[in-house]
Amino acid sequence: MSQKVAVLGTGKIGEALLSGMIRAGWAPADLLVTARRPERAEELRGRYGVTPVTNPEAAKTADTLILTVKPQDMGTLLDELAPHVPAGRLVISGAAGIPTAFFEERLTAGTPVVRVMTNTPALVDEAMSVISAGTHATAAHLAHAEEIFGAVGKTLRVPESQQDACTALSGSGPAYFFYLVEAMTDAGILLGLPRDKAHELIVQSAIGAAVMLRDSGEHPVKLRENVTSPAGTTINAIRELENHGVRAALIAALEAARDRSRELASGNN
Ligand SMILES: NC(=O)C1=CN([C@@H]2O[C@H](COP(=O)(O)OP(=O)(O)OC[C@H]3O[C@@H](n4cnc5c(N)ncnc54)[C@H](OP(=O)(O)O)[C@@H]3O)[C@@H](O)[C@H]2O)C=CC1
Ligand SMILES: O=C(O)[C@@H]1CCC=N1
Repeated sequence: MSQKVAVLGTGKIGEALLSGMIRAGWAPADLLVTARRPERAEELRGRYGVTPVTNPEAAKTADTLILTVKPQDMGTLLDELAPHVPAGRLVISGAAGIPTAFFEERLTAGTPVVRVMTNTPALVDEAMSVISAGTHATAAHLAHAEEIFGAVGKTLRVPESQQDACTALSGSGPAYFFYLVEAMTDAGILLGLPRDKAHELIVQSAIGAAVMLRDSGEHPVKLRENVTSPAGTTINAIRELENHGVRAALIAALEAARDRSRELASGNN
């Protein structure tokens, strides 16, 4: 028997997940989507052959509900859903900050809830998704969540107490790398390179460094030291990064992201 999965609030993350599931072999006929705007629902139907439904229909029909609305919209969505979610439905939240208890308090007693923080590289099947069980989620529920999010990249189980930190590191993580590429491209302009050339050099350097980090098994310090020749160019750049407190800035930035994730916990701020 096929298992139906519904993505509720199919925006950027919901669509990234949906498209990855289809690339990984899920049958579009087993995938339901909900959207706030009818034209968005039709866009998803046209693009993927999935079936748009209302939130209550999704709750009644699908075996697994994946909620991918913004944290601030989660309370409203749950008000709409709660009367229609039968006991035993697996509910997966993809929202930043909101704890599994938030869902457990609003849904039928005993509802299994799994919290997942993924990231936008899901669009290219290179996501990092961290997965935590709520009170009533079993090993089988976690395995099912891993199967779904495994379609778009790596998964890792973490205690829910680490979710806000993971949101700061990997949920928001791609943005920091994009920001770095943007800033380094600006440096290329300052040094007199055309923007498109600077962009190409930086992007390929980023890809090369990322593959080495993933595949070499070497510590990042060793990889960085291999680039840093005595009395060479790199050490002069590193000294400036240290002088400008870039390491401390990154630590403070990720701490701020973690704190904001904690603030989102209520779903209405
Ligand atoms: N963007 C990212 O990098 C990441 C985001 N997340 C989390 O994923 C979630 C979604 O983020 P993102 O995809 O960026 O946001 P989007 O705004 O792109 O997607 C949310 C979608 O939900 C729709 N929506 C809101 N309320 C309802 C409702 N009641 N019924 C049906 N649809 C509804 C919105 O409709 P409308 O278009 O009309 O507003 C929108 O399309 C957030 O909780 C975020 O914390 C997690 C990891 C990474
Ligand atoms: O910025 C945000 O709140 C979301 C969650 C993680 C990445 N984007």
